[in-house]
Amino acid sequence: MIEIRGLTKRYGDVTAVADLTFDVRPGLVTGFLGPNGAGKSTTMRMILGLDAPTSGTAGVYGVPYADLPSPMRQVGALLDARAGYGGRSARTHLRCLAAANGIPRARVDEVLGIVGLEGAAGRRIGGFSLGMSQRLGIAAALLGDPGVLIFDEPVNGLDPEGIVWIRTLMRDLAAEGRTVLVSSHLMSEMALTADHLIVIGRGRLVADASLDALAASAGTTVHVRAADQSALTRALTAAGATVTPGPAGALEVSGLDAPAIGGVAAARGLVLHELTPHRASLEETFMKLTRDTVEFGHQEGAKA
Ligand SMILES: Nc1ncnc2c1ncn2[C@@H]1O[C@H](COP(=O)(O)OP(=O)(O)OP(=O)(O)O)[C@@H](O)[C@H]1O
Repeated sequence: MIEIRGLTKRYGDVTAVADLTFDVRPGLVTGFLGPNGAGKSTTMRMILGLDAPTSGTAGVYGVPYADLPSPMRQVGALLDARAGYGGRSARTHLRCLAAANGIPRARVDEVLGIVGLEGAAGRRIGGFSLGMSQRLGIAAALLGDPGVLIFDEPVNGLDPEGIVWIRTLMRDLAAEGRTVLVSSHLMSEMALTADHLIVIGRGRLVADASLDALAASAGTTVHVRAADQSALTRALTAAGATVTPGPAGALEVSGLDAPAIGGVAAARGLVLHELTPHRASLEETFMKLTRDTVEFGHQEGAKA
């Protein structure tokens, strides 16, 4: 369980995280979703005690990370897969971590097996591909067999096989009853992985809902094309609908369903060329939720 209460982080004039409050529950994969620069990494760093909140609290099992009696056995994290000791072998790296945290040596070979790195255990980390580094980072996170796992953009830069592997691993870890928090800026990725979503934009919470609830809440609009779009826009607006430009020259109409729109058009003698009900995809819902929060042109390409 992770409990975030009124969590705020300011860097000078920049408010990276603004009054966030949410829980991350065990037994689920919780997606932590937001556009670039939304404050996901900063929030995760505060959960892990790597950054101090300006105000508010981030608790794991009810206490700040720094107060956990044996942090590696309680929380595992993958923040930056490239952070490592290039000259060491994967096995030596994990053995050092285990020794420093009172974890039995035998666990090192267990986690190397879980992440599929047995064959590369003796190789220098410096020569690892990004996918291998991700696997090693996850091995380190799993070393203490923790109940809470935090992954920051774990699929970034991975090939399709690596992506499927990480998705499956996260689902398995949650199925074992662990708390799994995983960040992403891609709704398409989270739609395939997460049970629950925390969506943030510019550091603020914009949604805290199950994937199913978010999908169900997606609004339905109607795409309409008419011989005289201006006349139809006036007629629909007068009937109480909201009309905005839609895809490929169509009008996107909300507030009236397709039969009602057809009725308005018929009453005015307006010819329709298309009348298509459209349920917003999760991707569109995410874009709408965060539309006003995206920092345009900011941080693009900041991550590999
Ligand atoms: N050490 C820092 N000093 C100053 N500003 C920072 C610092 N760390 C983060 N920020 C700012 O805080 C905001 C949130 O950044 P953060 O990295 O947490 O976002 P993110 O959601 O993880 O984004 P991304 O998906 O691009 O990694 C950004 O505006 C960023 O520039």
